[in-house]
Amino acid sequence: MSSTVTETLSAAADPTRYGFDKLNPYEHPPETKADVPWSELVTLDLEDYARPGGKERLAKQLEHAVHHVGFFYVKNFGLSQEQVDQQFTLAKNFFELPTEEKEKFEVNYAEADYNGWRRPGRYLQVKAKDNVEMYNIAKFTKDFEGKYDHPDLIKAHLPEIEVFHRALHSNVVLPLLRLFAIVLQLPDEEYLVKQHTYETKSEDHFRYMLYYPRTEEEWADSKYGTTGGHTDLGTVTLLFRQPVAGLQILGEDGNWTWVKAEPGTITVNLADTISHLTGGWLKSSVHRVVAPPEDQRQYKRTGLLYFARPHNDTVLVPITDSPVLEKAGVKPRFDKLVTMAEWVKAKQTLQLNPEIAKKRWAESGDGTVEVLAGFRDQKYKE
Ligand SMILES: O=C(O)CCC(=O)C(=O)O
Ligand SMILES: [Fe+2]
Repeated sequence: MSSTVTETLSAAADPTRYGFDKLNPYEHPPETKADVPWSELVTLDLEDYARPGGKERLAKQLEHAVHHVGFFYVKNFGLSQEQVDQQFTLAKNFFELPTEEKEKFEVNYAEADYNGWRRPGRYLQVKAKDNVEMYNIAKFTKDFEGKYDHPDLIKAHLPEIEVFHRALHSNVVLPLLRLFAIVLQLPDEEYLVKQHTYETKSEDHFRYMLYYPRTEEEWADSKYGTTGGHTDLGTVTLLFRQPVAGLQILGEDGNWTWVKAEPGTITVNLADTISHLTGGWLKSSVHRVVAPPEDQRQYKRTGLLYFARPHNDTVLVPITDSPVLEKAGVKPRFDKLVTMAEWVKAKQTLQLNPEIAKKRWAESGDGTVEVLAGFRDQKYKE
């Protein structure tokens, strides 16, 4: 082996090369001074969860949010701001890697497998190429062991990423599922938890996300992002606080409001699967990411997200022993039995393959698309 190859190999294997003292630290951009209509969202203090009567208090606080809004904040989730900022730093340094390095880990779009690197500019947002880059990391369980390789930067930090992944699942996702069970008055508070255990195969993933700044012309060509209304596909999405505004929620009154970056919080939104499991009673919230206010347009917008999903073999029919759902008379949302694995594949195929999506959306001619077994997605108000 030549000495250059030996040196390269040992440098790559050396974890100290990627220590946080060697990386470019992420710095939170300043908050906007713009006067925009902010969403009014409740904040759950997860520290209250373990106190006597805490779960019941939090469930009460959630009742309106989960049925009518689909968005809320959580705070005190057991990870320090330093741990969170380290993840933002990893995201920043990952996205700064050369394309030739990142593309070794590129997503298998045709297989609708979103784990890995998703390059920007894959689809047209009206007339402008999208400005979003992502890196998705699967659960740290035996089902995914050895399945996805990572750049050395990420490999050097997999232990902290695993801690983060698992903490989000156990400190946030599972407690929320117990609160949802209380809201639904399920006899078994663990009902939803049993469909979302960490060790069982599911498509949960952790994501680094980057929105690149756009020129005024690109923003105009993309209609300032206003056509991007969507619902997420899983159970809940956790979105770490970052200061660049852009996320908007479609309210029941038909108006879009902006989500504010509240320090020390995670923004949570309910997604399609929890809606399928409750016949639409728990609300899969419609949201979009638009052009930031003018005083923030020059900044990159970095996201840290966790997407929670039930086990792949979960059948997506409404829960039968909830007095709340019974009273509401909810119905299944598919015209046959559908598993989570089938739902993920169907929706991700549309999300990851612009050519297929274009054709399928055009089929109906009425601005909707059949995702699977009679369930349709639609375009939302601009
Ligand atoms: O970046 C955000 O604020 C939200 C991203 C989002 O909606 C998504 O990735 O589904
Ligand atoms: Fe989303």
